[in-house]
Amino acid sequence: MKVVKFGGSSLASAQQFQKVGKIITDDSDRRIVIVSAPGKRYDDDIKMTDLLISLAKSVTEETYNPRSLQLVMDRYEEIISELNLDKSLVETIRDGLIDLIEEYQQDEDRLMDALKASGENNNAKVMAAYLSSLGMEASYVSPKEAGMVVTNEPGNARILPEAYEKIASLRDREGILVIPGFFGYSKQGHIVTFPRGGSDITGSIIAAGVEADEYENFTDVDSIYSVNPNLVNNPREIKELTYREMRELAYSGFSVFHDEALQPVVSKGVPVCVKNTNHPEAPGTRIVGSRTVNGYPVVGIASDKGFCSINITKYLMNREVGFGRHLLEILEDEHISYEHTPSGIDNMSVIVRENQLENGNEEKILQRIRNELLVDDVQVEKDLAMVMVVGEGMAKTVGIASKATTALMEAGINIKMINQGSSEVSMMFGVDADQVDQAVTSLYHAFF
Ligand SMILES: Nc1ncnc2c1ncn2[C@@H]1O[C@H](COP(=O)(O)OP(=O)(O)O)[C@@H](O)[C@H]1O
Ligand SMILES: N[C@@H](CC(=O)OP(=O)(O)O)C(=O)O
Repeated sequence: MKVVKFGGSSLASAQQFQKVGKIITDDSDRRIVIVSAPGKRYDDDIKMTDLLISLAKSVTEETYNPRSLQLVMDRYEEIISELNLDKSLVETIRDGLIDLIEEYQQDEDRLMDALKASGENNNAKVMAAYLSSLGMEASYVSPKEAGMVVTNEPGNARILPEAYEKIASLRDREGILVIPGFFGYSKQGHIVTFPRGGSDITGSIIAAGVEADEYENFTDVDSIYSVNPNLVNNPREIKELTYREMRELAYSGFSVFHDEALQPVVSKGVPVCVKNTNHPEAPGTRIVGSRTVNGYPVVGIASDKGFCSINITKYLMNREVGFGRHLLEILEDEHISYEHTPSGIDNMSVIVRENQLENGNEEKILQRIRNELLVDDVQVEKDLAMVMVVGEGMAKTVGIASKATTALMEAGINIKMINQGSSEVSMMFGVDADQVDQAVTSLYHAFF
């Protein structure tokens, strides 16, 4: 049995639905289908999820007018009418959205989650109707019925371990099951969404729960490439990746697969295959537990912006028992998660996502560091980007760091920090955000 996830780009129009219908018909193992909300039809189109976010904001900010709802409805109306599906589905979707707005209008966070989730929820209903119209035995299964029990934090759901028992029973159901991605239900009965891009996470959880033979993730590229294809023309296609390589690359900017979607499949050893809805004959990229390293020690180079570094200096820091713990405790108190902590004898840096220091908490944190840790200096360095060089073959290859730093030097890029984890599957370089694309391109050409 295969669990198959279709991303927003695969479901952006009636024409895309038809490609999906064919893909499902072509392989009888494709029994559980996870859908995203309709994505972009062209470059400056707006994703359904973003239309729904605007709709939710308009209700909370009391600027709501029926036009914002109609923008959402236009997308479904177009798909439903071009697929010749029963028009009553349009009214069911509209009534459902109006009910959600009425039910949650006093609760900003829950309204946002309920409307965001409706993008995938309604699309799953349309997909089930479409597959049935093709003569398949297909049914819509809500995440509640599927057993997707999650934590209760709006926009940041995590699956609860007990969910897996109920999910496993989906194996015994007849026909094709169409499940909306991107959200689950908390024990308190609320709709809770995963972070953006989270339909990949739903697919992975369901694939692990039913112990699928494969989790196929359909998107709009033939494979995962060694570098973001928007930065380099014709980049190298990756045939096979390990879970940990993918986790590092996804975390660092390969948006094609969500980094939080690795853990569930890893736990059950379900292989993932990333494939193209527009070209399903292409073999795609397989993500598996282990692979033979052939030729290239590095498999991919990824980058992400939006970081800053809290740089702390204190003479004899190395002798001070508990310094690091106390520093991280301050961040914990202020609800800040950190990404990396490169350190020296008398200095330590903590890299955090810049958006966490918004809303005036930056000065408060710096004051606490000064007062409680009596540091010599503390500064925040902003507009940083992280570049990650990843590959299972790196650990056994001499000279990776030298090759990377030479490439960056030749491109005139100032390296702000270097970090290599103990697994040696990745090496990270901190650079100025405005030099990051150049850094990635020069590293790509050095390694491939
Ligand atoms: N290394 C990479 N390989 C392939 N695609 C990548 C990579 N890095 C970023 N991408 C981008 O990811 C996109 C697919 O992800 P996404 O837009 O989330 O698709 P979907 O709509 O299927 O969920 C590609 O179109 C491409 O622009
Ligand atoms: N629709 C949601 C969830 C998702 O996974 O979408 P996509 O498959 O288009 O990345 C979002 O835009 O975040």
